[in-house]
Amino acid sequence: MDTLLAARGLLKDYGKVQAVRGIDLAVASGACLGLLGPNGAGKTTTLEMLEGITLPSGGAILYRGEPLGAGFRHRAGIMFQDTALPEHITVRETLRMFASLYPRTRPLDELVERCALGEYLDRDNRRLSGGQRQRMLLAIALVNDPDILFLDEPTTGLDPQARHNFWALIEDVKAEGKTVLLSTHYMEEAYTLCDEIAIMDHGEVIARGTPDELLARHFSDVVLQLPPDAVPGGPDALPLPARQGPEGLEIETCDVNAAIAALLAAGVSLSGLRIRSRTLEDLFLELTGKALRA
Ligand SMILES: Nc1ncnc2c1ncn2[C@@H]1O[C@H](COP(=O)(O)OP(=O)(O)OP(=O)(O)O)[C@@H](O)[C@H]1O
Repeated sequence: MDTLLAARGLLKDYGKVQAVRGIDLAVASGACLGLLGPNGAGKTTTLEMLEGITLPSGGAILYRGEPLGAGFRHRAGIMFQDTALPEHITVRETLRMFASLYPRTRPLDELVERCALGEYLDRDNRRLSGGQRQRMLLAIALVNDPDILFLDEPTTGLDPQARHNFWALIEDVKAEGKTVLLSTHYMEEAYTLCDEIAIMDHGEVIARGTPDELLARHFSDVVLQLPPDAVPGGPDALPLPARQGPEGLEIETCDVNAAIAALLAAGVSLSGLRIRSRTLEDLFLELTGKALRA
């Protein structure tokens, strides 16, 4: 597939802070690329350079093989991390206002339906819930019918249901063939939406690939989980190396039969035992020694 947007050796320094330290990225037309990483990894700075709103300290960005030009803003839709919506005006008035900024726009009725805003058109922006607000910001980002959509942590702060609803909207946007760049620190979000993931830490891309490729490349084992209170003595009382995970005692093993036999032989109760596959969260922990979410 054609590369729509590419970055080579992208750098950004803020004084002594090296926010982005020379990253290469290529986003295929129609694909969704996720930048996954903890707070301060450099995701927003990278997105802002790719959006053309922050000047890189070094490196190059090409859109359809050409440097970003003045016309790029008409081809891009941006949902910033913290956008203040204008107050004392309604959803309808806000959408009309943003539409007036572009020569080519998407029909507003269709946008309203797409982003499930029909019930709120006459509501003041101040009265929108978190999920409604994010849908409104998505509608604004889509108002110019962009080819490429940038979403900077679009579901941070939403409850799980609102987050899942938002993901469904992004799936629809992807189904239209639009290219999406997304930053997130939710590994489930990246796993659900992204065709390819770049894991960032300290301004660098430390791993890149499809979610399944990344997991297959780094792990051949599974994790046995025992409830937190299954073993009174904690991980040290088990016959196998184990650690205290967020949801209980965790044992990593490539041989489930042998691990279970060893636990039974040691008299460990297996009630409540679960077996889970490795996740991007595990991968991040493995690569950096720290959890993705602080
Ligand atoms: N305008 C700025 N001036 C100085 N330092 C900045 C500026 N913007 C970002 N930084 C620093 O650059 C680094 C990367 O920040 P950035 O916001 O890109 O990370 P992030 O991965 O998007 O984090 P978050 O998940 O919290 O949004 C951080 O150390 C941050 O403090």
